[in-house]
Amino acid sequence: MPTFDNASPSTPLSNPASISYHPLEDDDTVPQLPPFYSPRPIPVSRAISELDLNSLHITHPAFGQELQSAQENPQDSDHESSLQSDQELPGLVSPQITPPSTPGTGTQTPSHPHRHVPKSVPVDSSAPNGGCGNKKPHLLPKLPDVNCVVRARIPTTIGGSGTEMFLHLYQNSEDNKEHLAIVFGNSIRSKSLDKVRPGETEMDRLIRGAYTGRLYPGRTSSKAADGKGDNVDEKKEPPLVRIHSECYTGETVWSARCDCGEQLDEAARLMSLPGSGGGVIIYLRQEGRGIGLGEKLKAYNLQDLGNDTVEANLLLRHPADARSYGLATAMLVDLGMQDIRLLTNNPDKVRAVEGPNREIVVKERVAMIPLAWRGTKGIRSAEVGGYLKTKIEKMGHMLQMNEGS
Ligand SMILES: Nc1nc2c(ncn2[C@@H]2O[C@H](COP(=O)(O)OP(=O)(O)OP(=O)(O)O)[C@@H](O)[C@H]2O)c(=O)[nH]1
Repeated sequence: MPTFDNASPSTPLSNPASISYHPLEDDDTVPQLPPFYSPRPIPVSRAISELDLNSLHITHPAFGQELQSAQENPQDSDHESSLQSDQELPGLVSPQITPPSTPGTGTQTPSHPHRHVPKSVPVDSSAPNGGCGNKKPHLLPKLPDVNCVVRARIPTTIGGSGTEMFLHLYQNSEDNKEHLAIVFGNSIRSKSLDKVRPGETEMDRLIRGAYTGRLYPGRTSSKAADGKGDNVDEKKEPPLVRIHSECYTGETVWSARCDCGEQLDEAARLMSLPGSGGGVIIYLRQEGRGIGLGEKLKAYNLQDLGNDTVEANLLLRHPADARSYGLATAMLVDLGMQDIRLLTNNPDKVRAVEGPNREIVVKERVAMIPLAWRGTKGIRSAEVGGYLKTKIEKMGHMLQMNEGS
């Protein structure tokens, strides 16, 4: 068992050498874990239909309240009343830094959160007070090459409304990762996908998704029968864009250490609202702010030892944020974007996505407000509280804290 010389769980670990360990001895006993650490498995012979859902008491902060209250209050899909009765959960960040009015958020308590659309605020990276910080990003002199190799229609569960999106898979000149563009609406087309490839057949084009209209059994031409193509949405305002970095823990295994999964869901929800004009989520494979999953897990352990997310990265000899956004810029250009509305609180993203020659221009920024701050659903845990606090205090994220105090 490790012993600590100077560090307590709440003491930031300024010097990792201050931890000393002794190897596990034969007589060291493994502490008895509380029973909930190893739940009794449900016998495989028991059919799922036999499960009494009402007896389930899911307490995971990301969705537990929702499941339970949905059964208790079937009429109340927002479950605000049941959330209020669940106040023993720790708040996201201490109430003092819960922002009563963060720019770009619109009203704080929406009458119907599912339809809530945060207001965007104008930004101008060319002006010193343009609303996206002054830090100059390190940009490559030229955008990387990107190529959309395949696109497919994905019916989704978003909003329970059968929203469809088109998943675009890209290759690029910088790495071997499969970066993605999640496209809502059918007016947004990839130039590299649509380009005719030497020697390809109509069937090749259908299979790689370079078609207009909709696929159906027996279709043989990549051009829609009415010859109109897909450009049916009228462009009223710059499209919504989210640049999202992969987070296996937050998006797949229900981590309440960060709000990444919630942000991805929220971006998709906004882009699929009727009248939203769609949008694009650029999904970059830069897990753990670019340090990779293995290193992020080490960082989590350092966080449990008392460090914040920035300190943990630095102790592992990584930058606080090791990401870049050149691929996102190149993918947006390939998708025909120019002026955009960017969903983010991160000033570095706003400046970096614009590219070396302002190939993309962020006209407006739409803040990503944690759902729990708006009083609806959302992730509540001490860890996500610390995560957001560090983003605001150390990384300059544009969420307002402490207003009015
Ligand atoms: N190193 C490290 N990475 C983390 C941690 N928690 C989350 N991440 C990663 O942080 C990234 C989240 O980034 P984004 O969702 O793009 O958001 P952001 O840059 O924080 O800013 P917003 O656009 O305002 O959301 C993902 O790659 C996560 O895997 C952590 O504790 N340590």
